[in-house]
Amino acid sequence: MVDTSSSSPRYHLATELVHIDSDAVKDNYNAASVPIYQTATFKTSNADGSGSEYDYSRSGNPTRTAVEVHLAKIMKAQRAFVVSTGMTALDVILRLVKHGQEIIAGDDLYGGTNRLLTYVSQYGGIKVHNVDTTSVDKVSARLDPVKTRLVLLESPTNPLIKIADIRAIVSRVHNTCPNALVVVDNTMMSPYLQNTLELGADIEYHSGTKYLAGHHDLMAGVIGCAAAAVAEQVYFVINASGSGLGPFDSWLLLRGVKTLGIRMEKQQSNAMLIAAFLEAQGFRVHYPGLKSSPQYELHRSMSSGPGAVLSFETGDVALSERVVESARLWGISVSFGCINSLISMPCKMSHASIPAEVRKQRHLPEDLIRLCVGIEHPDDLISDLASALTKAGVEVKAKD
Ligand SMILES: Cc1ncc(COP(=O)(O)O)c(C=O)c1O
Ligand SMILES: N[C@@H](CCSC[C@H](N)C(=O)O)C(=O)O
Repeated sequence: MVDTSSSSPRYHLATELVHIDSDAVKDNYNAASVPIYQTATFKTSNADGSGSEYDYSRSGNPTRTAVEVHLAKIMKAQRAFVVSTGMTALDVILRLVKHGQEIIAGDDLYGGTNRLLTYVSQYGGIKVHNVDTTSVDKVSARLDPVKTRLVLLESPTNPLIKIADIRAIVSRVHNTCPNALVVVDNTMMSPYLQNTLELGADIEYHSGTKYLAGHHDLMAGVIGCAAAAVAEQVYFVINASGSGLGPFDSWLLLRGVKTLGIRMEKQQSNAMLIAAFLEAQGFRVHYPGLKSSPQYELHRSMSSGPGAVLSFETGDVALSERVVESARLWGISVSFGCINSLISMPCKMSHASIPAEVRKQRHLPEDLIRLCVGIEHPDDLISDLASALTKAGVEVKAKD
């Protein structure tokens, strides 16, 4: 269990990210990098199985412990867990919801999240209400003091970058529904930019595949819990279902987390320039770092930055397709949060699993282009985007 009340000095988050607590894993050789304990099982000398900290890697592994202890510190969680993917993190959390209980979730959500929620509502006897989570009143209107078990938020949302007032929603939920947990998918921010447990959420989870890993070489999920009782239930599910992250991937994740601060600063400063460039071209740009964003102040009040994912509308699906296919430096790919920049049309890729009629009802524009900004030189990114727009037939305005 992590002692978050430790009297050790608090440093900036960028510093904390780099320094791993050397007490988290015992190492007889003072290795500078946490060793990879690539083992399924552990020996003990006692016939009753006692006397050893670990018995079997499904239940716990020292390399996994190292990254979990580190992430608990970064997320200011009572306890954190790492699992095989971001979707596994959500799947584990959904096991806390029983038949007959209800979930309130956003109407703009990652496509895979929508798919899993649709599955539990169709086959698990769990009602899911999809509402516009930018409105505290719309969320409140669905709260049921007895039935509501989870309120699931993305803020910013993927892909429309909409912001929820996490503090206000937490307060309404906790005042109205004693059994409900507020769960935030904080993937779009990473723990570097937004701490939702400090905003009052009960559980924060991430697709660790994105900013935390940072290099498109690893799938992982992270769950941080504010309370010990919830953490116990989460650990039970992870051990019982065998969803914990393997030793090598735990090591890779720990390595990625150390450089999260510097990567995010660069990705975000690039994203600011790109958002300004697109806005100057007259596109409707979704990005909370733009002063023109209606949710600029709200987002600023909860986070320390707008992140490195933005989306924009061209007004024409065929034009968007031409822009995406004309880019050279920007790879056409799903995912985000990594060092290289990506471009995609969510309705055709990451959100294609949401049926077209549902996308329409939820006002997800088919022409939307999503940009996931990396650490390249911003001039190269802007010039490649400008040339893709020109090739696609857009008259690009020169800088003033
Ligand atoms: C916001 C968000 N949450 C969760 C996930 C799921 O993560 P993973 O791909 O690691 O399962 C994704 C993307 O896949 C995502 O974009
Ligand atoms: N074929 C995959 C698509 C993954 S999308 C990954 C990421 N969350 C994103 O938003 O780009 C699937 O169906 O899950």
